[in-house]
Amino acid sequence: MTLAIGLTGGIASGKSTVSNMFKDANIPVIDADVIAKQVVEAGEPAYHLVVETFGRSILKDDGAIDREKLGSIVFQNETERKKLNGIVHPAVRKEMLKQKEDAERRNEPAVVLDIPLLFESNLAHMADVTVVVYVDSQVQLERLMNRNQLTKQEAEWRIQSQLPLKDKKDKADEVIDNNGSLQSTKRQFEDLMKKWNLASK
Ligand SMILES: CC(C)(COP(=O)(O)OP(=O)(O)OC[C@H]1O[C@@H](n2cnc3c(N)ncnc32)[C@H](O)[C@@H]1O)[C@@H](O)C(=O)NCCC(=O)NCCS
Ligand SMILES: Nc1ncnc2c1ncn2[C@@H]1O[C@H](COP(=O)(O)OP(=O)(O)OP(=O)(O)O)[C@@H](O)[C@H]1O
Repeated sequence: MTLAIGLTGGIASGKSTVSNMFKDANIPVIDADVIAKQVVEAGEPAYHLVVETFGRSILKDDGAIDREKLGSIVFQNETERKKLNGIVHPAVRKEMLKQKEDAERRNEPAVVLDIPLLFESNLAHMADVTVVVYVDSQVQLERLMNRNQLTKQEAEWRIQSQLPLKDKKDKADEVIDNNGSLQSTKRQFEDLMKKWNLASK
């Protein structure tokens, strides 16, 4: 049986940092952010719907979607965000399910479903166990502003577009606290791998 591990967190809480630990341990990772980028590449069905909905002003000169521009529209406006989610999420869900089934067919011991909106989009049923990468709100704000070069207001809009991390912490089966050093996060990851009997695989 393939253990489906639902990995989530808040924006900039350290989800990619932890998903890289799974990859280093040879556990395949299905990344919703990567798939969400692929399904809106020029020529894909969702691309045309995004352009129809948001207009050609969100395109770069080469015709690709300007993600920064689209982000600045949807992260401060719930109505617009819901429109984008309605276009992108069904295509992402379908592809994730396909890749999960591929991993099961290959008899992988485990597969990680890396989904930032795991709880917001009611996708927890896809996973056998859920893990949230948690940080305090001040740490989250600082890391997001630094990583994306955002103002405090822009970073707050992005954080507020998601379920509060402390609510995700209550919903998850397991919590990795990423407030401290990377070594501390790695130790918690290794403890979980032992718990799931995946340590040496
Ligand atoms: C708005 C877009 C164009 C901005 O692109 P950008 O390259 O700047 O960011 P990226 O896609 O890498 O996302 C970064 C993080 O933002 C957060 N985020 C992204 N989309 C959303 C959303 N609709 N609601 C809340 N948080 C979101 C997630 O934590 C994600 O990890 C892009 O995020 C997008 O298309 N979002 C809609 C699809 C979606 O929900 N993706 C998330 C996983 S399915
Ligand atoms: N324990 C840590 N100590 C210091 N910095 C960290 C730690 N963990 C992650 N970071 C940094 O915080 C930022 C966010 O981490 P990461 O990109 O892994 O988050 P994420 O949850 O995947 O974000 P998103 O969902 O927005 O893509 C990065 O710049 C990363 O280098």
